[in-house]
Amino acid sequence: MAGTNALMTLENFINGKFVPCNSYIDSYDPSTGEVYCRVPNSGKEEIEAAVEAARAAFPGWSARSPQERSKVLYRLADLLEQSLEELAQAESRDQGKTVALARGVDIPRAVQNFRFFASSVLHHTSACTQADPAGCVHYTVRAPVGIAGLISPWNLPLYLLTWKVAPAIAAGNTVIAKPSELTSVTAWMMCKLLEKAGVPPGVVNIVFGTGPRVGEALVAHPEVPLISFTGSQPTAERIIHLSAPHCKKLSLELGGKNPAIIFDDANLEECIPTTVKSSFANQGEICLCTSRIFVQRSIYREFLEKFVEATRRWKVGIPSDPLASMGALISKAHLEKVRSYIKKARSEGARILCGEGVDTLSLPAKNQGGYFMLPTVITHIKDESCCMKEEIFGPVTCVVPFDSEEEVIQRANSVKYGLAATVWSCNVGRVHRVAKKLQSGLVWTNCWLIRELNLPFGGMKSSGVGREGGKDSYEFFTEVKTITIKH
Ligand SMILES: NC(=O)C1=CN([C@@H]2O[C@H](COP(=O)(O)OP(=O)(O)OC[C@H]3O[C@@H](n4cnc5c(N)ncnc54)[C@H](O)[C@@H]3O)[C@@H](O)[C@H]2O)C=CC1
Ligand SMILES: N/C(=C\C=C\C(=O)O)C(=O)O
Repeated sequence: MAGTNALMTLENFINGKFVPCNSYIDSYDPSTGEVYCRVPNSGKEEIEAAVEAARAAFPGWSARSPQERSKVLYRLADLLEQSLEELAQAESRDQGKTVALARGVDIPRAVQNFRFFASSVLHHTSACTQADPAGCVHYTVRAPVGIAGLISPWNLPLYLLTWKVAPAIAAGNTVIAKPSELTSVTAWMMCKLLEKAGVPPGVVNIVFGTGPRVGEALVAHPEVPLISFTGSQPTAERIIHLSAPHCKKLSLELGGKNPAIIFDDANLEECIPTTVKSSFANQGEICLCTSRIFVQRSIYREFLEKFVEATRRWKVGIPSDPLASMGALISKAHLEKVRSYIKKARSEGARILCGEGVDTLSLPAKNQGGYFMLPTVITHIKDESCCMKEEIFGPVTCVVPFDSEEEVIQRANSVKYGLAATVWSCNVGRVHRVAKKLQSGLVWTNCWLIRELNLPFGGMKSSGVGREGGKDSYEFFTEVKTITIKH
């Protein structure tokens, strides 16, 4: 880091060294709206340097045994854990989320990502078939793909970056990662730990900058055969287009318009606080957040009353406030976009029961320019409204009634996305039936966001291509070869 006008200035990390850049982008503290950091505005030149480093490091790293690589990942996890508080403070400042969330979820999960893949890489087996009449044995071997291009978003910065870096390097690839230009700080902090963890130069390269400039240079590079991306659907389309001439391997984890389906036998004591959390956690900026709540008509009024009451208790505050459940949204542009959906709903005749435009938010003077808004509940809205169809990615949720099981399944499935759903009912048969019929890569019943890293994670329809998780990540980050031996 070079000190300039008291602004923190990040540098790219290429071939084991911090490297300054010719130009920089301002990065804002979402809780004040002030510039506090400068992020390299990298481009093709930096990608070329990173590719050269990753190419040179690949033979040595890929030749190591999974056991040797695993030890390095465990060491990195320990080092991240030792820096937990510092990383949590930094993540909160950079992203706007509460320190409590970063401390309790984001950073521990980044640590867990390295530990999980350090362990799981030791336990993969390959297939073998004996073909007696042909006098053959067939078996498969897997090898790392090469240089992995990893592009991550701003909502869960270190959590989602490490969800890609850990399995990629565990499998023997070298990587070039590009975090979001809006939230680059914790990735840069992690770079400082790599050497001590024993990650050889060139195995992990992190290049900062914008999507159209450095992101596209990475995606289009012919020597990067694989791209793992988490972010928006329009960006995914661009990535598919740019990688098509090279037939790259793609893993695309995209957005959602996630339904919660609440039947009249649901345990509301558990359902209401969990659905408030699933709607508004991390300011509603998680692809898994609930944004369409379907409630069976007989309990609709009771649910709504209790849900609005619980939403009003979901405190918005400055990120360091230990009592705050929600901090600031990521950017001014994003705040305006989220607000525009509420305005649209209002113009369509929908009712805003609490939050934006209804309740008052009080903030300290120094945070008046921050990107805060109250969690907002919308009702009397049609399924065809853009608020019920498009990903808002903010603290806004719509609540509507339904009558029958068949009807709600059809309505829940009526959007282009298919990422995560929740189903609330005490009827075991119904829970299984509904879960099976939902077009959704993940279905949580009577809970939300309980993660099992070993199992497939990802969405259907416009929510993505491919799955990540223990075996799925291993298969994505390796190429399989079938070998036949005639004996
Ligand atoms: N996980 C998710 O589902 C996420 C969804 N979103 C959705 O996307 C909307 C827009 O947010 P953005 O930050 O603009 O998301 P985005 O999809 O543009 O950004 C995600 C990452 O992709 C990079 N990127 C952008 N354009 C690129 C390009 N042409 N080539 C290569 N990389 C590129 C960005 O720099 C960032 O690192 C949000 O309002 C939200 O609805 C955003 C972030 C995460
Ligand atoms: N991919 C996202 C969230 C993942 C959460 C998890 O793996 O537990 C996202 O919000 O983009």
